[in-house]
Amino acid sequence: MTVAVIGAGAVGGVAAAALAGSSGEVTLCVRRPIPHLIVELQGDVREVPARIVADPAAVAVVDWVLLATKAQDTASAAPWLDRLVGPKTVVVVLQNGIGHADRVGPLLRQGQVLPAVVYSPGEVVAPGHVRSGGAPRYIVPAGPAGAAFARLFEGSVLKVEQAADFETLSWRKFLGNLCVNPITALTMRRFGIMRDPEIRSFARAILTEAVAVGRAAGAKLEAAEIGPLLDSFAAQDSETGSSMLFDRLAGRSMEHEQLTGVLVGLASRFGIEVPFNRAVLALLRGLQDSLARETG
Ligand SMILES: NC(=O)C1=CN([C@@H]2O[C@H](COP(=O)(O)OP(=O)(O)OC[C@H]3O[C@@H](n4cnc5c(N)ncnc54)[C@H](OP(=O)(O)O)[C@@H]3O)[C@@H](O)[C@H]2O)C=CC1
Ligand SMILES: CC(C)(CO)C(=O)C(=O)O
Repeated sequence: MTVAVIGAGAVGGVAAAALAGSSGEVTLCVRRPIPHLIVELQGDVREVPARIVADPAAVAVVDWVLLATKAQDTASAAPWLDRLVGPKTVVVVLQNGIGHADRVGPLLRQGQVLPAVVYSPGEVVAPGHVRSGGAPRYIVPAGPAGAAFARLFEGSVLKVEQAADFETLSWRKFLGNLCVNPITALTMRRFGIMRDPEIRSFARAILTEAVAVGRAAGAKLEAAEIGPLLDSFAAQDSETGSSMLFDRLAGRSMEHEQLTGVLVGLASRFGIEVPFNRAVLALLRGLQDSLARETG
């Protein structure tokens, strides 16, 4: 099997490391050249045996493409997709948020999209050096493509689950990202802040709105799952961070439009009031403007 991973960051780096140990040939498609990729994963630190390429002209059609850029960078991956995707290629979207197929489908002339829910906390600690913060796991829709994707990682440290109700599970992951990503980015704090009682109330308000929108969209979510979700964040290592926090710290563009922005858009469509999420979105937009001004 031939695999190309677009984006050698926290998620793409771990995927490549897992695959390089278990599967065939892996190509890493990067926009800024790196001499090598080092991944720290479950106590093991190793250089990933992959071909690293920064020019789309240097790649050809593969069996699998793992798209692991931030959602806001999806369109910039088009030149890679043009070269890598043939009629039988499956493009697995390793991104947070919902509506993966709507985001990536229009960029493809052939092949098919397989959306994935990604549980793979990690951080780029230096260019070309990724530190994974836990046992990586993906969820994909049950079906032939999902089953073939799960086989690709068989025997590796990365577990792939197949779900009949992928929609609900992608909303469940979305809930977490709607609260912990903005809260950590806005406060510049890691997960330890999720133990603060005032922050917990704020997160509950964000999630109560989000559950109502998710249910209107067809996800089988319950208000009763908010408490356990907040407990799970509070129980995590205080030093775990979110991908949005890391983008803020690096002065990069953040994923807020594809997370809170999408939720607020859906709420408007369904006529559901989401004042907490609207406020979060306004703050993140303001923050993004400031970051853009600071970095020129
Ligand atoms: N980090 C985490 O803990 C988790 C993240 N996620 C989600 O996974 C997705 C990926 O996140 P994450 O890995 O953290 O992001 P990172 O920012 O760590 O990595 C994304 C990588 O994509 C690269 N990139 C962007 N555009 C292109 C392009 N056109 N061609 C090639 N490379 C490109 C970036 O390059 P450059 O270095 O130049 O910016 C960067 O190296 C996001 O949707 C995120 O929300 C999900 C679960 C956990
Ligand atoms: C917060 C986390 C690690 C999920 O728990 C995540 O998905 C992200 O950092 O974007």
